[in-house]
Amino acid sequence: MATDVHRPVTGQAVRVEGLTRSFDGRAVIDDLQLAIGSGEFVALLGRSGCGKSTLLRILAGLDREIEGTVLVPRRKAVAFQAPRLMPWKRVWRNVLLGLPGKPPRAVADKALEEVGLTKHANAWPKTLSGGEAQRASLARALVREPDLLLLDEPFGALDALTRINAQRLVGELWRRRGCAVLLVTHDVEEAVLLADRVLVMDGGVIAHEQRIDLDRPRDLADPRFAELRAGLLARLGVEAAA
Ligand SMILES: Nc1ncnc2c1ncn2[C@@H]1O[C@H](COP(=O)(O)OP(=O)(O)OP(=O)(O)O)[C@@H](O)[C@H]1O
Repeated sequence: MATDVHRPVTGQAVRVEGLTRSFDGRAVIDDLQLAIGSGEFVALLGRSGCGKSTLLRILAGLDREIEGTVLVPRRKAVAFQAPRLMPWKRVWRNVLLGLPGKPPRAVADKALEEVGLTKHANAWPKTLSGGEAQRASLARALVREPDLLLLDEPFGALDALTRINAQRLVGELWRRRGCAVLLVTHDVEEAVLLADRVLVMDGGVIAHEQRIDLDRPRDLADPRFAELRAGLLARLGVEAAA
C-alpha cells in the first residue's frame, strides 16, 4: 500500500506524488503533489484541520498509513509546538535523546550553543521558560544534522516577544545550516518573514503557492511585504485590515 522511499533526488529535499491519507474512510490528504528544493525554506498555511500536521507527520516518517510516493532525505528532524522534553533528563541529555550510538556530550553542547542555551545545558526541563524549552527542542533537532527540518507550529505557544526572537533564530539556523525547512504555521506574517515559498493547503491538496521574492532580512514596513501578506490572507478567506 505505502510507497515510502527514503532517498532524495538531486536538488530536492522532498518529493511527494499522489499522496493520499484517509481517516475512517475520509481522505484528509487527497492526491497531493509537493516538491521542496534542497535548502529551500517553505511555509505551509491552511485552515485548522486541513491536514497540515498530518502531512508533516508523514514527511517525518511518523505516519506510514499512506498511498502514494514520499521521497525524503534520511537525515531529517522534527520539532513540534510542545517541546516534548523528558522531565527526568537534564537538558543536554534530552538533546541527545534517540540519537544512535553513544554521542559525546560535546555534540549536545555545540547544538545548545547554536540556540543560545549553553547556560542551561545542565538544567532540568521544568526550570526552562517556554522559549528556552522550545530552543532545547530545536537543539535536539539540530544534532541530527538534518537535510530537512520539519517544524510544526514551533512558535505557536510563545508570547509575542519570545516568538520574534525564536523566528529570528530559526532564520539564522536555516542560513547557517543550509538545510531545507518546512514550517507549519497559522501566522501569515511569520510565513512571509521567513519563507522562500508559502504554500496554502486546502481540500487535501496544495491549493496555492506564493513565492516570496523579498530580500532578507525582510522589512515588515515594505509595501510589497504587506501586499504578499494580504494576498495570502485573502487566499485563507480572511480580509486584511486596510
Ligand atoms: N489519528 C487520527 N485519527 C482520526 N482523524 C485524524 C487523526 N489525525 C488527524 N485526523 C483528522 O485529520 C484532519 C486533519 O488534521 P491535522 O491535525 O492534520 O490538521 P491541521 O491542519 O494540522 O490542523 P491545525 O491547524 O488545527 O493544527 C482533522 O479533521 C483531524 O481530525
